[in-house]
Parts: sequence; C-alpha cells; structure tokens
Amino acid sequence: MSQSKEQRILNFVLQNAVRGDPCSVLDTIDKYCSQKEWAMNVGDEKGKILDKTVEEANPSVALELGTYCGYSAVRISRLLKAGARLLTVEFNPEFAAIAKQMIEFAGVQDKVKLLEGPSQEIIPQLKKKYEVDTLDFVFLDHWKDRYKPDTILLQECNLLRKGSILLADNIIFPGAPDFLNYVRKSPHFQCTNYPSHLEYMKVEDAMEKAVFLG
Ligand SMILES: CCNc1ncnc2c1ncn2[C@@H]1O[C@H](/C=C/CNC(=O)c2cc(-c3ccc(F)cc3)cc(O)c2O)[C@@H](O)[C@H]1O
Ligand SMILES: [Mg+2]
Repeated sequence: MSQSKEQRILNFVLQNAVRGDPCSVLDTIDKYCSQKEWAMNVGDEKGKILDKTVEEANPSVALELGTYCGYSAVRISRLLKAGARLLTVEFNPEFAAIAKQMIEFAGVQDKVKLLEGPSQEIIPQLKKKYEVDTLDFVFLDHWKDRYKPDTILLQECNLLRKGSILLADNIIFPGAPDFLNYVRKSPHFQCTNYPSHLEYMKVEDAMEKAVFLG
C-alpha cells in the first residue's frame, strides 16, 4: 500500500528533526512542505500570529479543532505554562495516528490531549467527560463550513467566558464567510483581522481573532 503524504511528512520528521525539540519539529515540517509536498499546516508566517495570540491568551485550557498532522498542536503546546493543557480534536483516524506520533516525538505529549471524533460530538462532552470549566483559547482550523456552527455550539455549551479568545485560520483562502459574518455582526465578539499568506505560498490569506465579550 503506497504511503500517504501525511505518513511521508511524519517519516521526514522522525528522520530529520531532533526528538523532544518542538521547534525542530516545526522547522522540519515547514522545510518538507515548502520544498517537497505542500500540506495544510498553518505554517510559519501564520504560525507567528498564532504564537502571539497564544501568548496574549496565556491559556490554562486551550482547544484546537482540526489536528491534522499535529503541527499547530506542537506549535501551541510549546508555549503553554506549566500545568496548562491543549485539547485537540481530530475525526480522521489516520491523521489522528500521525498527529499522536508527531506530538510524542516533539515531547509535548504531557500538555496535549488528542480527542478522536467529530467536534460537534466532542464539544458537548468537554465539561463533564473532559473536566473543562471554560476555554481560554480556541484555534479553529477544521472544515471551514464548521467554524460557525461550532462557535455557536461552544456558546450554547457555556464553554466561553468573558475574554475567551478564538483564532480562526483561512479567513480568505479557502475562506469561512458565514463564520466571519457571524462573529463580526455579533455583539458578543470583538474581532480583529490579521492579513497574512497561505502556508508555503504567495497567495493572500488571513486569520481572524474573535474575543468573547460575555
Ligand atoms: C465535521 C467537522 N468536525 C471535525 N471534527 C474533527 N476533525 C475535523 C472536523 N472537520 C475536519 N476535521 C479534520 O480537520 C482537518 C481539516 C482541515 C480543513 N482545512 C482545510 O481545508 C484547509 C485548506 C487549505 C487549502 C488552501 C488552498 C488550497 F488550494 C487548498 C487547500 C489551507 C488550510 O490552511 C486549511 O486549513 C483534517 O485533519 C480533518 O480530518
Ligand atoms: Mg488552515
């Protein structure tokens, strides 16, 4: 059975990155995906916006929707303070298996809990099953047409508190127009747009920060 692109990315990391060094894992993925095979990791340019937003949030509990190969899970968790944790949600078993190995190789497994399943099923379980009170930071990077329904679901499940920070990838490309319209028109969110570029390409993209006002 020929290998998947995601398996090739993981193998390249296992053979070229430094075990236990998250930055080396990120740099190695970026090297592979800019030189050999494009993949939908948030990448280094938008990754720097992600870093700044995580540092601003300084979260005790963070949520990521759409783990994929684990690039942003490694990126976020490397910045978390002692005792803080990232819950990352992935419903594709192959991608979840890749991400698990990526997270362990980077040495951030004690900070990251990978939840396998669809976000619309996992989100309503976060309080009781995963002992979450409220979320300090949420990174949205899964199917773009799911950003809006999942944001509404987070509100319905009382998982957001005054000051919770949402950060959404791909606002321009592929785009998430209904999400953008929703948060920008809602009196419950204060939005900021961060122009950038699509990972590994010269194509315009952007991220949107939406702070929950309660
Ligand atoms: C059903 C909704 N709930 C979900 N729950 C859990 N995991 C989910 C869910 N949706 C999707 N996923 C997972 O998230 C990942 C999906 C991410 C979708 N991202 C994109 O489509 C994307 C696409 C591009 C892109 C840009 C330009 C192109 F020409 C082609 C693609 C760039 C990006 O940065 C992207 O994030 C996968 O691992 C998928 O299995
Ligand atoms: Mg993305």
